Amino acid sequence: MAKNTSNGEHQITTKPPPTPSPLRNSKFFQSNMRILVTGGAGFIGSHLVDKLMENEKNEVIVADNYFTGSKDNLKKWIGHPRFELIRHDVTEPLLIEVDKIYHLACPASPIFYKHNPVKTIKTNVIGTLNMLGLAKRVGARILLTSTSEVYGDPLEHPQTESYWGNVNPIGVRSCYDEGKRVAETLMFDYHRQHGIEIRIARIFNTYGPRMNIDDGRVVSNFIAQALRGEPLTVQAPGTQTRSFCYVSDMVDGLIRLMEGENTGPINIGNPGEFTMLELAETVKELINPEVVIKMVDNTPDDPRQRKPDISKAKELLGWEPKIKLRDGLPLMEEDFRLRLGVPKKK
Ligand SMILES: NC(=O)c1ccc[n+]([C@@H]2O[C@H](COP(=O)([O-])OP(=O)(O)OC[C@H]3O[C@@H](n4cnc5c(N)ncnc54)[C@H](O)[C@@H]3O)[C@@H](O)[C@H]2O)c1
Ligand SMILES: O=C(O)[C@H]1O[C@H](OP(=O)(O)OP(=O)(O)OC[C@H]2O[C@@H](n3ccc(=O)[nH]c3=O)[C@H](O)[C@@H]2O)[C@H](O)[C@@H](O)[C@@H]1O
Repeated sequence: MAKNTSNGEHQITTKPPPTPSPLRNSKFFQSNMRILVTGGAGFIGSHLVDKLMENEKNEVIVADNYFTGSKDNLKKWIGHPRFELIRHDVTEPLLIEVDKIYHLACPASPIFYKHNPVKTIKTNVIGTLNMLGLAKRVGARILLTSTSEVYGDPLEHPQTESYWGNVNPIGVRSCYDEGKRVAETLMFDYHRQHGIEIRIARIFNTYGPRMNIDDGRVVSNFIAQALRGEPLTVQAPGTQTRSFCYVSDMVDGLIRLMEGENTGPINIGNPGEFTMLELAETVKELINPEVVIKMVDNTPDDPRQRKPDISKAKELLGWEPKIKLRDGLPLMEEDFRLRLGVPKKK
């Protein structure tokens, strides 16, 4: 809502949030918290569902089109009375009644988001519009999983939330980077214009069990390659850096953000920074010292460095990651061994 103040300045104020169903205000109406997780059949989404389901007061509804996710990730919840799974594409409207929305639906690995870039940008833009429309109708709080890719190839290091980024608007990664930037814009416009309660997490590279084995992201690639005895493919020059967060830390950060009072955007990631060569050396040492490291071509617009400044998450959410890369990699190795059928040598 725009207002003119007495000194003539144009001031933006935020509308109060819309009210949910009148029934929910009745003292005779008791019900669980109904939580929608879009993209809940994917890697982070399914771990988030596990955590939310631990609370007996939560009912969890997953909406997923299974593009990169799978029912397998949720098999322990299928049939549970507090759980519901809907095959749904977020580019179509979804008419349900919920109290909170974790909006994760979007392919995250570069090989998948570049596979059908038009669909990726539709998912980010139309999908987020649809979920905001749902939030507006039912008065739900909505959390968007944005990304460190909104900083593009960052010229500021480490990245703070106030940095506006260095993003190529017409490159092969733009469907994802710019898509998420528009999604963040939509979130704030719905917040200011319609009073929707929003939360934005800027997630930095997250890894852990249940990542697709042929996901294409670097940690899953190196672990699968090490277990198959194949060369670890470091994309040139290998000096580019990333900061890797274990999935249970990520889920904890997302829930704290949803439950707290801050809209964000807030960086959620592990500030431990590694070059891709260092990551390959670590995987080799921990999992298979016999494999070789092979330099291969890189893809366009690969960010050269990335490390979150997490001061805001520490201060506003009381959150910081607990699991170091060296402790998280063996947990992921265990899961990949099971799925690939490669037992550990005695
Ligand atoms: N894992 C990371 O390192 C990372 C980093 C930054 C941001 N994120 C964000 O976190 C979210 C989850 O990432 P992830 O790593 O679990 O990826 P993922 O690919 O495992 O999960 C994404 C899920 O969304 C579903 N999906 C995709 N398009 C959809 C659509 N149009 N309608 C409904 N469902 C759809 C997929 O089937 C999948 O289950 C994504 O929004 C991603 O952008 C992840
Ligand atoms: O954290 C984020 O915000 C984003 O990170 C990822 O992007 P990216 O960091 O490029 O992810 P990877 O594909 O895992 O690549 C990381 C680095 O490893 C390198 N790499 C990748 C794969 C490989 O086999 N070898 C290799 O050296 C890439 O060149 C890149 O420099 C994905 O885009 C999203 O999951 C997420 O939104």
